[in-house]
Amino acid sequence: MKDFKAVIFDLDGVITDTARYHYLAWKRLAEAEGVHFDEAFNEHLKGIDRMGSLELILASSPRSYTDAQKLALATAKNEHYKELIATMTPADLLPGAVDALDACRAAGLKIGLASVSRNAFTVLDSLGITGKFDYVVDAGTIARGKPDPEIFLKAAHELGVPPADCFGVEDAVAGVASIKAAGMYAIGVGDPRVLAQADVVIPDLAAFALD
Ligand SMILES: O=P(O)(O)OC[C@H]1O[C@@H](O)[C@H](O)[C@@H](O)[C@@H]1O
Ligand SMILES: [Mg+2]
Repeated sequence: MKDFKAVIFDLDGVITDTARYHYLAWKRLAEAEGVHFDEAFNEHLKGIDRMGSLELILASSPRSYTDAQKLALATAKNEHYKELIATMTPADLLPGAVDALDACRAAGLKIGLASVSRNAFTVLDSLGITGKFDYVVDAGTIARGKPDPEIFLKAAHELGVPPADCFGVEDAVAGVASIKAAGMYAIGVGDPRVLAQADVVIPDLAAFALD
C-alpha cells in the first residue's frame, strides 16, 4: 500500500454493529407502513442518511405522506434506534476495531470519522473511543449524504491531508462509492461481491493490516 497520511473510518457496521440496530428499527417502521423489508432491501439503506432511507422505504408504500408525516416517522424510527443503542458499552466494539485504530495511530496516520449518522457522537462516547479520532464530521453540517463525496472530502480537509493521501474504510455500497468519488483508496468491510467498487475488501477489522 502507498504511503498514506490519513485514514477515514465509517462507524455503523465497521467499528460497531449498529447497522443491525438501524435494520431492526427500519424494519419495524416499514412493516407498520405495509412495506416488505428484508436484508436485501436493507443493503440499499446502509450508509444512506435518515430522511434518504425513509424516502426509499416509503417509495414502496401503498400510502402517500405529507412532509409532517414523514418527519414524524423519521423521529419515531430514531427514538426506537436510540432505545436499541442505549445500553451500548465498549463491549460493543467489533473485533479488531480498537487494534485497527491503534495501529493507524502508531503508524502516524491522522484518523477521521465520516458517518452520516446524527447519533455518531453518542455512539462514540458509549464505545469510549471519541479520543481516538483527530476529527469527527458532524453529520448535521453535511448537505449531501453518501454516495456523494462531501463527507469524506470534509474529513480530509479538516485533517489537513489531500484526498489522494487518504484511505477510507466502509461497509456500505454507498459509502465505498463516496470514498471513490472523493478520490481516495477504499477498503471495504464485508462481502466482496457486494462491495465490488472497493480497492480491497476484508471480512472485518480483525483482518485489517496496514501493509
Ligand atoms: O439516523 P441516524 O443515526 O442519523 O443515521 C443515519 C444513517 O447512518 C448510517 O451510518 C447508517 O449506515 C444508516 O443506516 C443510517 O440511516
Ligand atoms: Mg456503515
